[in-house]
Amino acid sequence: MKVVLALGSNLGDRFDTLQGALDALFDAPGFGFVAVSPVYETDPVGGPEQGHYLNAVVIAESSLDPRAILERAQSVENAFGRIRMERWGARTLDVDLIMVGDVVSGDPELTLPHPRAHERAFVLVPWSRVDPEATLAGRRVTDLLAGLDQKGVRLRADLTLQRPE
Ligand SMILES: Nc1ncnc2c1ncn2[C@@H]1O[C@H](COP(=O)(O)OP(=O)(O)OP(=O)(O)O)[C@@H](O)[C@H]1O
Ligand SMILES: Nc1nc2c(c(=O)[nH]1)N=C(CO)CN2
Repeated sequence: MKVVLALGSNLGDRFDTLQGALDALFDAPGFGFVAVSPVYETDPVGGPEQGHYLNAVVIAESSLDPRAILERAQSVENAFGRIRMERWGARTLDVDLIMVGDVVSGDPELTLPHPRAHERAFVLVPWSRVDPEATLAGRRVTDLLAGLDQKGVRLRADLTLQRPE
Protein backbone atom coordinates (compact mmCIF):
# COMPACT_ATOMS: atom_id res chain seq x y z
CA MET A 1 0.00 0.00 0.00
CA LYS A 2 1.08 3.53 -0.62
CA VAL A 3 1.61 5.47 2.61
CA VAL A 4 1.83 9.26 2.83
CA LEU A 5 3.38 10.81 5.94
CA ALA A 6 3.72 14.49 6.85
CA LEU A 7 6.69 15.65 8.93
CA GLY A 8 6.83 18.93 10.82
CA SER A 9 9.26 20.55 13.24
CA ASN A 10 9.29 24.00 14.82
CA LEU A 11 11.71 23.68 17.74
CA GLY A 12 15.44 23.03 17.95
CA ASP A 13 17.46 22.20 14.84
CA ARG A 14 14.45 21.67 12.64
CA PHE A 15 16.22 20.36 9.53
CA ASP A 16 18.38 17.90 11.49
CA THR A 17 15.23 16.64 13.17
CA LEU A 18 13.47 16.05 9.85
CA GLN A 19 16.47 14.19 8.40
CA GLY A 20 16.83 12.12 11.58
CA ALA A 21 13.13 11.27 11.54
CA LEU A 22 13.30 10.25 7.88
CA ASP A 23 16.24 7.93 8.56
CA ALA A 24 14.56 6.46 11.66
CA LEU A 25 11.24 5.80 9.91
CA PHE A 26 12.93 3.53 7.39
CA ASP A 27 15.36 1.96 9.82
CA ALA A 28 13.20 -1.15 10.31
CA PRO A 29 11.70 -3.76 8.01
CA GLY A 30 8.30 -3.42 6.39
CA PHE A 31 8.71 0.11 5.15
CA GLY A 32 10.12 0.97 1.72
CA PHE A 33 11.19 4.48 0.80
CA VAL A 34 9.60 5.89 -2.36
CA ALA A 35 10.23 9.65 -2.33
CA VAL A 36 10.53 12.74 -0.16
CA SER A 37 9.33 16.25 -0.99
CA PRO A 38 11.32 19.46 -0.88
CA VAL A 39 11.39 21.23 2.49
CA TYR A 40 9.06 24.18 3.14
CA GLU A 41 9.19 26.93 5.74
CA THR A 42 5.62 27.45 6.90
CA ASP A 43 3.70 29.86 9.07
CA PRO A 44 2.19 28.03 12.07
CA VAL A 45 -1.50 27.17 11.67
CA GLY A 46 -3.69 27.08 14.79
CA GLY A 47 -2.58 26.89 18.38
CA PRO A 48 -0.75 29.54 20.39
CA GLU A 49 1.84 31.92 19.01
CA GLN A 50 4.82 29.80 17.98
CA GLY A 51 7.74 29.70 15.55
CA HIS A 52 7.70 28.76 11.89
CA TYR A 53 7.73 25.10 10.96
CA LEU A 54 9.76 23.16 8.49
CA ASN A 55 7.41 20.72 6.76
CA ALA A 56 7.94 17.89 4.29
CA VAL A 57 5.98 14.91 2.96
CA VAL A 58 7.32 11.37 2.59
CA ILE A 59 5.91 8.63 0.37
CA ALA A 60 6.47 5.01 1.40
CA GLU A 61 5.37 1.58 0.30
CA SER A 62 4.37 -0.73 3.13
CA SER A 63 2.50 -3.89 3.89
CA LEU A 64 2.26 -3.04 7.60
CA ASP A 65 -1.19 -2.48 8.95
CA PRO A 66 -2.12 1.15 9.71
CA ARG A 67 -1.83 0.66 13.49
CA ALA A 68 1.73 -0.58 13.14
CA ILE A 69 2.55 2.44 10.97
CA LEU A 70 1.07 4.80 13.58
CA GLU A 71 3.16 3.07 16.27
CA ARG A 72 6.27 3.53 14.21
CA ALA A 73 5.47 7.20 13.61
CA GLN A 74 4.87 7.75 17.33
CA SER A 75 8.04 5.98 18.38
CA VAL A 76 10.02 8.19 16.00
CA GLU A 77 8.30 11.27 17.49
CA ASN A 78 9.23 10.10 20.97
CA ALA A 79 12.80 9.33 19.95
CA PHE A 80 13.18 12.92 18.86
CA GLY A 81 12.11 14.17 22.26
CA ARG A 82 8.79 15.56 21.35
CA ILE A 83 7.25 17.20 24.39
CA ARG A 84 3.61 17.79 23.75
CA MET A 85 2.66 21.01 25.49
CA GLU A 86 -0.77 21.72 24.13
CA ARG A 87 -2.87 20.95 21.14
CA TRP A 88 -1.38 22.39 17.97
CA GLY A 89 1.49 23.84 20.02
CA ALA A 90 5.21 23.88 19.28
CA ARG A 91 6.92 20.53 18.87
CA THR A 92 10.34 19.21 17.97
CA LEU A 93 8.76 16.64 15.67
CA ASP A 94 5.28 15.79 14.48
CA VAL A 95 4.65 12.81 12.20
CA ASP A 96 1.12 12.53 10.83
CA LEU A 97 -0.33 9.70 8.72
CA ILE A 98 -2.04 11.44 5.84
CA MET A 99 -3.23 8.30 4.07
CA VAL A 100 -2.58 4.57 4.03
CA GLY A 101 -3.64 3.05 0.71
CA ASP A 102 -7.40 3.34 0.44
CA VAL A 103 -8.03 2.72 4.14
CA VAL A 104 -10.87 4.81 5.59
CA SER A 105 -11.18 4.98 9.38
CA GLY A 106 -13.09 7.21 11.76
CA ASP A 107 -11.25 5.92 14.83
CA PRO A 108 -10.08 8.96 16.86
CA GLU A 109 -6.84 7.10 17.62
CA LEU A 110 -6.18 6.77 13.91
CA THR A 111 -8.40 8.65 11.50
CA LEU A 112 -7.69 7.98 7.83
CA PRO A 113 -7.29 9.85 5.64
CA HIS A 114 -6.07 12.48 8.12
CA PRO A 115 -9.14 14.61 8.91
CA ARG A 116 -7.43 17.98 8.42
CA ALA A 117 -5.01 17.21 5.58
CA HIS A 118 -7.37 18.48 2.87
CA GLU A 119 -7.31 22.01 4.34
CA ARG A 120 -3.60 22.22 5.18
CA ALA A 121 -1.43 23.92 2.58
CA PHE A 122 1.64 22.91 4.63
CA VAL A 123 0.78 19.27 3.78
CA LEU A 124 -0.70 19.64 0.29
CA VAL A 125 2.00 21.89 -1.21
CA PRO A 126 4.90 19.50 -0.47
CA TRP A 127 2.75 16.49 -1.33
CA SER A 128 1.80 17.91 -4.74
CA ARG A 129 5.47 18.62 -5.44
CA VAL A 130 6.57 15.05 -4.74
CA ASP A 131 3.48 13.49 -6.39
CA PRO A 132 1.68 15.85 -8.78
CA GLU A 133 -0.98 13.21 -9.58
CA ALA A 134 -1.84 12.52 -5.94
CA THR A 135 -5.46 12.24 -4.83
CA LEU A 136 -6.93 12.53 -1.33
CA ALA A 137 -10.33 10.90 -0.76
CA GLY A 138 -11.01 11.00 -4.51
CA ARG A 139 -9.96 14.61 -5.06
CA ARG A 140 -6.79 15.75 -6.75
CA VAL A 141 -4.41 17.40 -4.34
CA THR A 142 -3.72 20.13 -6.89
CA ASP A 143 -7.48 20.88 -7.02
CA LEU A 144 -7.71 21.01 -3.24
CA LEU A 145 -4.81 23.46 -3.23
CA ALA A 146 -6.48 25.77 -5.70
CA GLY A 147 -8.93 26.76 -2.97
CA LEU A 148 -6.30 27.39 -0.28
CA ASP A 149 -4.12 30.32 0.67
CA GLN A 150 -0.53 29.20 0.04
CA LYS A 151 1.38 32.31 0.96
CA GLY A 152 2.37 30.90 4.36
CA VAL A 153 4.21 28.01 2.66
CA ARG A 154 7.62 28.88 1.19
CA LEU A 155 10.09 26.58 -0.53
CA ARG A 156 13.46 26.26 1.21
CA ALA A 157 15.54 25.47 -1.86
CA ASP A 158 18.67 25.60 0.32
CA LEU A 159 17.54 22.54 2.33
CA THR A 160 17.26 19.10 0.73
CA LEU A 161 16.49 15.93 2.63
CA GLN A 162 18.65 12.96 1.62
CA ARG A 163 17.03 9.61 0.96
CA PRO A 164 17.30 7.49 4.13
CA GLU A 165 20.39 5.27 4.40
N1 LIG B 1 -3.99 10.14 10.79
C1 LIG B 1 -3.42 10.32 11.99
N2 LIG B 1 -2.08 10.53 12.09
C2 LIG B 1 -1.50 10.72 13.29
N3 LIG B 1 -2.16 10.71 14.47
C3 LIG B 1 -3.47 10.49 14.42
C4 LIG B 1 -4.17 10.30 13.20
N4 LIG B 1 -5.50 10.11 13.47
C5 LIG B 1 -5.62 10.19 14.78
N5 LIG B 1 -4.43 10.41 15.39
C6 LIG B 1 -4.26 10.54 16.83
O1 LIG B 1 -4.06 11.90 17.14
C7 LIG B 1 -3.47 11.92 18.42
C8 LIG B 1 -2.93 13.31 18.74
O2 LIG B 1 -2.10 13.71 17.71
P1 LIG B 1 -1.24 14.99 17.86
O3 LIG B 1 -1.05 15.39 19.26
O4 LIG B 1 -0.02 14.77 17.00
O5 LIG B 1 -2.17 16.09 17.21
P2 LIG B 1 -1.63 17.37 16.61
O6 LIG B 1 -0.47 17.00 15.74
O7 LIG B 1 -1.39 18.38 17.69
O8 LIG B 1 -2.80 17.89 15.71
P3 LIG B 1 -3.27 17.35 14.32
O9 LIG B 1 -3.91 15.99 14.58
O10 LIG B 1 -4.24 18.39 13.89
O11 LIG B 1 -2.09 17.24 13.40
C9 LIG B 1 -2.45 10.81 18.37
O12 LIG B 1 -2.22 10.27 19.62
C10 LIG B 1 -3.09 9.79 17.42
O13 LIG B 1 -3.58 8.67 18.09
N1 LIG C 1 2.75 25.34 9.61
C1 LIG C 1 2.38 24.33 10.40
N2 LIG C 1 1.42 24.51 11.32
C2 LIG C 1 1.04 23.47 12.10
C3 LIG C 1 1.65 22.19 11.96
C4 LIG C 1 2.66 22.03 10.99
O1 LIG C 1 3.25 20.94 10.82
N3 LIG C 1 3.00 23.11 10.22
N4 LIG C 1 1.22 21.16 12.73
C5 LIG C 1 0.24 21.32 13.59
C6 LIG C 1 -0.24 20.16 14.36
O2 LIG C 1 -0.09 18.99 13.70
C7 LIG C 1 -0.40 22.60 13.84
N5 LIG C 1 0.08 23.64 13.01
